Amino acid sequence: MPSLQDELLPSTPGKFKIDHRVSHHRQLHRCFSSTSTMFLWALFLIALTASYLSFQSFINTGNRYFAASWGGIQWESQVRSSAQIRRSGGMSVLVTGAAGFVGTHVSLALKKRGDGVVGLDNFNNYYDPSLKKARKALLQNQGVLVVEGDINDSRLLAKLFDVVPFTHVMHLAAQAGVRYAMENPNSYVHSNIAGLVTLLETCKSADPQPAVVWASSSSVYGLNEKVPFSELDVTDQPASLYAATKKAGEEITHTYNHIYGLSITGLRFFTVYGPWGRPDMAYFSFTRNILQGKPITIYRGKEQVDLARDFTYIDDIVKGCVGSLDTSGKSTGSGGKKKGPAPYRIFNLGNTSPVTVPTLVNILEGHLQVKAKRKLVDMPGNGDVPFTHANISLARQELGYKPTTDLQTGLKKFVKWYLSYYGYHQSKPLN
Ligand SMILES: O=C(O)[C@H]1O[C@H](OP(=O)(O)OP(=O)(O)OC[C@H]2O[C@@H](n3ccc(=O)[nH]c3=O)[C@H](O)[C@@H]2O)[C@H](O)[C@@H](O)[C@H]1O
Repeated sequence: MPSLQDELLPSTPGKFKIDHRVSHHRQLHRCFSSTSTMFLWALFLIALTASYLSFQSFINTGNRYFAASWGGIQWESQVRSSAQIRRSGGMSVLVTGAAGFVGTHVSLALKKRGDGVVGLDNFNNYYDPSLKKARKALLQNQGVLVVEGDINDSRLLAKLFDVVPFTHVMHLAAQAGVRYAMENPNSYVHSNIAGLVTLLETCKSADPQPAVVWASSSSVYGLNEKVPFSELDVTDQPASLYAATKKAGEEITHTYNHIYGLSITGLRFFTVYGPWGRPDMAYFSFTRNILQGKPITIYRGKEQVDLARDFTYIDDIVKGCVGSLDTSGKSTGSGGKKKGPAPYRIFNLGNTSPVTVPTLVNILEGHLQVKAKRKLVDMPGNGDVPFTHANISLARQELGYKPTTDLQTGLKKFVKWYLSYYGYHQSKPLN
């Protein structure tokens, strides 16, 4: 009876006597040949994967190189021209977040008085990027170039400093919004921590080092109850991750001042509002909903107490920013080394007269001549604080900061802009 082995081998009936040693040898040979085939296949697959990966990396590098919105002789000359100073004693300022609300206004003010301004903005989609593009167009009309790029891009930052020896950096790029931090915490770390450090690294290495003025926030006062809030108060009770990243920014900038001699001014903005504002903010989204006949949600604090904010009009904030740039003093370091002490300052930029949220809604109703559909709800535990109120004595003393626009007047200007920007036709003049 043929063995199973015999059956499996090719048979040449009657002619061929199977030698088991040969069979064993053949088996071994088969085994080896299938191993070597597998080996070859494995080699082939490895080679294929490697060439795919290197092709991908080539494509990525190529894309970065070819599709980058910056670089090249023409781009450099645009940057230089935008940074050109047109008044004696003027400054050349890199404005980060230039297509943002405050960034646009500050850039326009600086350009208007003859300073050189180059903007930087990543045009992210935290809110409608078309509004940012419209602000960019506005700036372009006034000769301000806004470079599209992220503050985390150290190559781009180094290039900008290579092309222009900026005297000042107005750092306004940030992930804003108090409540959004619960939805997307990493975006706050990305912009407000990592991006800030990348920017400061560039500034400390630049020669000459620029003076840095940057946007902190009233939210660093967190759950503090002593009012008005003073720069001398302890700020160690943030109520949101946003606030925590801004507080961290104050500490981070302090180390760069201490180690590298960078001149630093941190500005604690108090709920800034006005034309070209941020659609995620209450005054803006309330206006939109009121006009569209949709309900608005008004938060209320403990025991049904109304929330209040020290709403500050954009033109006042711009004056505070420009005053800070003008008085910043010089950074002292060079080649990444500190040569002596440099100024480190923090200022409140508020309005000093808090207004409750229901009063804000009353004012909007008056200007829009439409009744709001109010929905009152208890303040959710999402990072909000019950009130803010700035003590501005220090800013008044050091910067000559003096806010002049009350909420009634400022919202009238905002509503006028809103109606015209979004194409509403006014039948009657604003109240
Ligand atoms: O000073 C700051 O440092 C911050 O100011 C701003 O934060 P806030 O003061 O929270 O402004 P904003 O959202 O307009 O809410 C205003 C009021 O309306 C209430 N509010 C809000 C939304 C809503 O649907 N209902 C409501 O009652 C709400 O409870 C609050 O009482 C900036 O967004 C922030 O980026 C940062 O710069």
